[in-house]
Amino acid sequence: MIEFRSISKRFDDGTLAVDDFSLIMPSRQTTVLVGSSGSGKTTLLRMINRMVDATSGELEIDGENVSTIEPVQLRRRIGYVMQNSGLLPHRRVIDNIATVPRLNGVPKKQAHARALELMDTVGLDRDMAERYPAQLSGGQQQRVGVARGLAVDPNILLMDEPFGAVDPIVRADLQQELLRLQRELDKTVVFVTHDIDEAFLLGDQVVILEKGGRIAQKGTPAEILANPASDFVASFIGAERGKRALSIQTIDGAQVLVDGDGNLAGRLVEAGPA
Ligand SMILES: Nc1ncnc2c1ncn2[C@@H]1O[C@H](COP(=O)(O)OP(=O)(O)OP(=O)(O)O)[C@@H](O)[C@H]1O
Repeated sequence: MIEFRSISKRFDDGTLAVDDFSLIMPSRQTTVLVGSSGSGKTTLLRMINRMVDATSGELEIDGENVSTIEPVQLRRRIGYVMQNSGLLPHRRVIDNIATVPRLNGVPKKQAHARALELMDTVGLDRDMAERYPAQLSGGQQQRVGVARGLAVDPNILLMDEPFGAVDPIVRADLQQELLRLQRELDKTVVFVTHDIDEAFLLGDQVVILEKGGRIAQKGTPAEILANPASDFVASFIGAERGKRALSIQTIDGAQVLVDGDGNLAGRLVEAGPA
């Protein structure tokens, strides 16, 4: 479990990026932080692995205050996947995936064997192991990025707009792949996106943010859709609804998200109290 308690972050230039943020991110669930540009999503995500340090407040992972953990150690046990994959251009795919295990002292042969397994896990053909990132498509590069994030077998996987730069069809594919992975791997995933549809599709817990990391609403997709907490939330989800017209329907006793064409838009969400 990741717990933020009254966390604030003021950058050196005086910008208050996060103002008194408190939230629990339960273990083995996907928490999605969604909000417009500048709402503090990336800053919040980066505080978990101490790429950014909070100015005040406490952040704990399974009861351990992250400020007491050495940042490099912390980063070697938390997976991090970013937009544009962040791959090292002059290293082959297999070496990119094996980077952090190698830094952790895993022998090369073992790290490479594991990297090949991870290529299977994320749906990449092993033939691509010897290629360089520029020789892959955007979607394939993102898969390598996910494999690299998983390489240390972290309990926590941080994903910062990982599918933001690929076309909508590839994006839909990667989203489905992540849902499958999450069922298989059971990680605590923290996912940042601008896209409310993506948030509702992937999130067990969705947190809608306003400027300064202020929580406009948090809950399951079904809770938020059924009961937007404010005009801000209503318009935030409404802007996307024009495109998708998401709604909740009950099919065979389970609540599901359905788009305007009647297709399943989201995974099954647990039926809550009526
Ligand atoms: N290193 C920094 N120095 C000063 N201000 C910063 C720094 N990093 C971020 N900020 C500011 O903090 C606020 C929150 O930024 P952050 O990147 O967390 O937002 P975001 O919601 O992730 O935005 P986006 O969706 O555009 O990535 C913004 O006003 C941003 O300009």
